[in-house]
Amino acid sequence: MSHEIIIAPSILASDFSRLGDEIKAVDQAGADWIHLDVMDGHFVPNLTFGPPIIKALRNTTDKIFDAHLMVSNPDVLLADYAAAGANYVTVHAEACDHLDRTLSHIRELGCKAGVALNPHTPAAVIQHVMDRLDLVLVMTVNPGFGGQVFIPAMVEKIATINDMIDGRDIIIEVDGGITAETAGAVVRAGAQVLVAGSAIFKGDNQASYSGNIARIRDAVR
Ligand SMILES: O=C(CO)[C@@H](O)[C@H](O)COP(=O)(O)O
Repeated sequence: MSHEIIIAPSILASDFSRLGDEIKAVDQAGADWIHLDVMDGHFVPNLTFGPPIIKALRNTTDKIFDAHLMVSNPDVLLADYAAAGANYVTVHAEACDHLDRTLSHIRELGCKAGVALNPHTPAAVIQHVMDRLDLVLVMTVNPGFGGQVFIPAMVEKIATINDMIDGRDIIIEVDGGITAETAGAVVRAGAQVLVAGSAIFKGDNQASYSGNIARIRDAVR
């Protein structure tokens, strides 16, 4: 647990009728990054938002915008995510025919490049792109919906990826079912960025986003 832990609330669990206010609220409550779940209704069976809404939200906070593209064929809109103000752009390995090219393109656009792995996708698929990666997102649920139950078998996968990183400047992010109860195991395995939707926006203490963020942070201190 030597790295500084980054808490990234997923606005998928927020009140979509007040997105800007929700981002400001978690910003003031101690969020480090804002996690943006982009879903296309094809790669995952759900639909959310894309570059125009991200652009509209960009002026609500100075925090890092962490865009997780759960989309087929992400290459077509990469420039739009960069222009909208995404700092990290993460694509799914399962959605890319030429993963190395896509990651290089993200960096050329001035963003940090991330790759996400569905629970069934082995860590080995990123071995050949370790030199062009800034972030690995280990999905700890099957993507598409908030409020799912954490898959414990992903802890070993996080540890495997942590070994593969072998001192490189790459951070591990986890997403899905992250709570004060599950955070310790993923951080011990090597995760540094904790995405949490339900635990922050719909947690035990809905009135206090700061309390919900603090619970997760305290659990991994
Ligand atoms: O990417 C996704 C879902 O596909 C996540 O970001 C979820 O939004 C996390 O939600 P919780 O499991 O924390 O409720």
